[in-house]
Amino acid sequence: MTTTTTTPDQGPATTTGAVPTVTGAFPTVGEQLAHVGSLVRAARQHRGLTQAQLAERLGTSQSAVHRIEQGAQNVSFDMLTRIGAALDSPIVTLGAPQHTHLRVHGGLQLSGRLDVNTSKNGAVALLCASLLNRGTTRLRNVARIVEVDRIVDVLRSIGVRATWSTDGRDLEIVAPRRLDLGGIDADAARRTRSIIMFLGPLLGLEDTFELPYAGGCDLGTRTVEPHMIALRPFGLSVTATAGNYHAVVTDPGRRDLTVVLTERGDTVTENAIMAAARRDGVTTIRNASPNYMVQDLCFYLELLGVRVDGIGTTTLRVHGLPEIDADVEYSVSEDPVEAMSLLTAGIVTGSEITVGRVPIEFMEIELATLAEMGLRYTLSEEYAARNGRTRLVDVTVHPSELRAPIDKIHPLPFPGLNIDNLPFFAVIAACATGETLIHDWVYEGRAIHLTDLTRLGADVRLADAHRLFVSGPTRWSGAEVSCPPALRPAVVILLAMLAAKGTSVLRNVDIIARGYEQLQERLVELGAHIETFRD
Ligand SMILES: CC(=O)N[C@H]1[C@@H](OP(=O)(O)OP(=O)(O)OC[C@H]2O[C@@H](n3ccc(=O)[nH]c3=O)[C@H](O)[C@@H]2O)O[C@H](CO)[C@@H](O)[C@@H]1O
Ligand SMILES: C=C(OP(=O)(O)O)C(=O)O
Repeated sequence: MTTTTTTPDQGPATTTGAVPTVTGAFPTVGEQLAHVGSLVRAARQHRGLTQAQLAERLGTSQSAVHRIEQGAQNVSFDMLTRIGAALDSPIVTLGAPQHTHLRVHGGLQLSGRLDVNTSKNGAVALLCASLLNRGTTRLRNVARIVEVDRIVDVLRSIGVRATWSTDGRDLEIVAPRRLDLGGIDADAARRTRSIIMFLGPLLGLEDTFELPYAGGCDLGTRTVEPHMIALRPFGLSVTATAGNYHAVVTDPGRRDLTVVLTERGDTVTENAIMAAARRDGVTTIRNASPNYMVQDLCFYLELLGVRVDGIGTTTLRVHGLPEIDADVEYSVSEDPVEAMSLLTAGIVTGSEITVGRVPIEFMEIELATLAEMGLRYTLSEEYAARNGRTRLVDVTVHPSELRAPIDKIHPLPFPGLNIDNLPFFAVIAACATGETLIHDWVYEGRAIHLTDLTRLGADVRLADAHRLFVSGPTRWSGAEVSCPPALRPAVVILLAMLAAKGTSVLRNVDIIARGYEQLQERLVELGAHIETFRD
């Protein structure tokens, strides 16, 4: 693997803003370019990125970034917007903040093949777990999504060296002997819920530390109490004040521990596993989630020399190592939720498309449910993912007459219908004949966002915040909709727009980049007509 070799050149924190008003003569083009260049440089340094790292995020060369910062290159508005997105900070603001919108010309059949990318949830767990390793971790095929960028920003801010390969696919991570937790990028941390997964690795490294509160999508209240309960047996106690968790760690006084999780949650399981990994002893974790991201984490830990018994089951035994120092390379596994998203694009447009590299163990119940709804699909032979462990297939969906299922559709912790795949059944049910009950018992607020489907002609009624009745088939019609502030519902509305004849506009779609890499561009590869525009 070739990697860029530069290290972050930290500079003074400077804020970005509008191109300044200049008194006297109107500034020349050269003066304006120089000013824009200095804004880009300041925003980049504020993020702790090198020119090479920003260039990677933009898909351009380091010398191009250098010229922009010197004011020696004309910069298009499009490029400025991309720089703003890459740095999570708008460079030029004229009036209201700039957002990205999509114009969708729907009602077209799609065709062709798309491969599933690696998962957001696996990547963030592995990034947090890399804190456990003194050696070099190479994560291969990491999804280039905003959620990953945020955790990478947080890691860099505490002194971790995180370097993208020149092709931008692999990430090399080396944690320092001593983390600089005082320097943590609280802004990036507060934008992601995954920051909560720093607790597990950190409690084996520090006696006291502080972390900013976890944030994330608007899905209603999401408690972190199960994490506190799970980590208490490891000696962690946490108080929360003034936007921060204050953590104190004491020795639990026993070598071997048994931890019983009160919820079979994914990140809570990952936290318990990471806390167990650096202990000199065996930790038994009961009611563990066996879901895909947890498996990714366990496969990585095994490479580090940490034995984990029971991977893929609800009882894990983690044989911890007090010192972990290994140079390892791990390929993140494919994302079942992206698989579901892409398959839904084919299903709701009545198309024949092939979705390659589907992690079938994590899609079986979804496909069985779709078969009950009349979906015709074919599966290829199984083959191994790059991690050598996850089983993949290619799934081809064929145009089908869909009918509502007799029973309600509801999610469960794995093995069950994936909670993050449930929203896609709303748009699929809207294409089916009859009434479907979708029961999202999990999130307090996610189902509510799906009522935006009515804007496109669907008959979607909330019985309460958790139960959604969807009656179809829908005569879809184009409409303008503001993107819901939640990742999966946002994609569901976009996919409904692909089904709707005529032109639709989805406003402010920035949230989609949190979990999907170039989704609209990849849908265009299948024949979708989607244009991106800005205010
Ligand atoms: C980074 C990451 O990996 N995120 C995933 C992870 O988030 P994460 O692990 O953070 O999920 P939460 O802990 O927020 O759990 C999601 C919801 O499920 C409820 N719950 C969960 C398990 C259980 O046995 N009982 C129960 O009631 C929780 O109270 C909460 O309301 O898991 C969620 C549920 O699969 C997924 O939507 C997220 O994409
Ligand atoms: C809810 C989700 O993720 P997160 O835990 O990152 O908010 C999701 O991926 O749909």
